[in-house]
Amino acid sequence: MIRLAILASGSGSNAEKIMEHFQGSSKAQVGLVGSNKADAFVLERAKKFGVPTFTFSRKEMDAGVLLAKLQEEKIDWVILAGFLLKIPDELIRAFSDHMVNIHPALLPKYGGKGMYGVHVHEAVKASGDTETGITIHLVNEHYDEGKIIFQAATPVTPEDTPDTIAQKVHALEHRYFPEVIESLLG
Ligand SMILES: Nc1nc2c(c(=O)[nH]1)N[C@@H](CN(C=O)c1ccc(C(=O)N[C@@H](CCC(=O)O)C(=O)O)cc1)CN2
Ligand SMILES: NCC(=O)N[C@@H]1O[C@H](COP(=O)([O-])[O-])[C@@H](O)[C@H]1O
Repeated sequence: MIRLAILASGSGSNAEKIMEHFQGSSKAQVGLVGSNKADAFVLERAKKFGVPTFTFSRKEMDAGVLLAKLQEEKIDWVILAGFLLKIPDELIRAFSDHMVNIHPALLPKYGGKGMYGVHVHEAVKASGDTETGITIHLVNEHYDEGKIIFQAATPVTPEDTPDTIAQKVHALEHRYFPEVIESLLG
């Protein structure tokens, strides 16, 4: 059984879709949900699915505490689903080509430091672009520069707001992220 860990910093709607997708699977299971925010709603969503949770600070992550927990739990893949801290190089190396992230835009546009959540959709709106979308990529030591695995697009109209853009992007994420993860597991 392949074991997945999901890292998230906020609401966790993507984490919920992933837990839903693998519930009862004979191929993989979500073995841990981790967050750097003790009050993140993703932790409540994990409890609903009976998935163990783990909270940690940036300092603890950088000191190796998260890596030790992932190894203790025999995690095979790490899924970043709205996780807002920079993953340290040691953790990247430990999960080389076994750590994926979802970004709410069509990289390489609108990526990098500061580009998370609604900030991304505000930048897309301000640009006048007529489309946006999602990117699922392997994680390397730089924000949003890992190998792109999957992208999907959706139109942006002049009537769209950052919030309506976010709704369209979330719909794509929920539709594709669980299946793309499964396709990576071999
Ligand atoms: N080593 C890597 N770590 C992370 C990556 C990555 O590709 N390589 N992806 C991010 C997820 N992400 C975009 O998809 C992203 C998340 C957060 C930020 C950002 O600017 N964060 C702020 C801090 C925000 C906070 O503390 O609440 C910052 O660094 O100043 C950019 C991109 C996850 N980790
Ligand atoms: N750059 C990272 C980033 O912005 N990630 C984004 O955070 C949201 C988390 O939503 P969720 O907590 O409901 O899954 C998602 O839209 C994800 O693409």
